[in-house]
Amino acid sequence: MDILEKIVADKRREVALKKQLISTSSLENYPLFERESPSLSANLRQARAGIIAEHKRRSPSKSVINNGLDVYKVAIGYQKAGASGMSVLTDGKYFGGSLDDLLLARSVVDLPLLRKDFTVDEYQIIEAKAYGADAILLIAAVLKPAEIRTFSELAINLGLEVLLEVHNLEELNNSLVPGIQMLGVNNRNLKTFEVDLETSRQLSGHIPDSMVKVSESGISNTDAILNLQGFGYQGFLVGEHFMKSGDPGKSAEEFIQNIRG
Ligand SMILES: O=P(O)(O)OC[C@@H](O)[C@@H](O)c1c[nH]c2ccccc12
Repeated sequence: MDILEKIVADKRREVALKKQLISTSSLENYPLFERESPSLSANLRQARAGIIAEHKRRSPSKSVINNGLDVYKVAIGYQKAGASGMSVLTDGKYFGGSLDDLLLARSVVDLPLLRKDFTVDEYQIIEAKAYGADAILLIAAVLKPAEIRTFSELAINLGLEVLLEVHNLEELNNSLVPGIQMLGVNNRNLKTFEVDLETSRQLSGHIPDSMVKVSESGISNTDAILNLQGFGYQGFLVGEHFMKSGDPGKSAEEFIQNIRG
């Protein structure tokens, strides 16, 4: 079993249990369920530097990145820095996140929020909406094409945007569904943790023009952004580089100012 298979197996167990604790109909009655979501994809298109700044305490590849921060302070810092959106890891076991992190971020910023998790069930999409997300992540490596279709339809019906994540051409060609707003190329192979920005460059020409192109992972300097912009990327998901600094908001601010020149 590779790490991705392990994460997904644990996630299925977690979701099965949660379903017994809180029904989808009660999630649909949460006050945030009625909230109108701002558009992450529109923000990325308009930005000079479309940064999606991530809150990530730890990861299977790096273990602890930064455990000592308050998510709401990080969210305020990212918004002030001029990020186009914020990604909040909500997986507990492998990334040290939670739905409470999403809620806390939601309580302090208007910035579009991406719920970053391993979506394996429609339940998690309803949950994302109930906890204040504006967009969800669907990972092609863990879903069948039919699931990508039904999950993205549900998300879009709820007013959530979808970031579809791929790592190679086969995943890209097999998982495109009309209506999905953003295509993320993960430069990190989730099975081996190897990171190579070349992945984004190689796949860029195969992404339909209707989708906002997002490059994810391993981005630690603004030269990389300028280079990827040349390949048509408008969104950049940056986690570790900001989180490992003592002040992620300040780190994001310097980064974004540097791109704006
Ligand atoms: O910390 P980095 O290397 O800047 O990467 C951020 C983000 O791309 C990464 O956390 C990520 C991309 N896809 C994922 C899927 C699940 C969990 C995490 C991720």
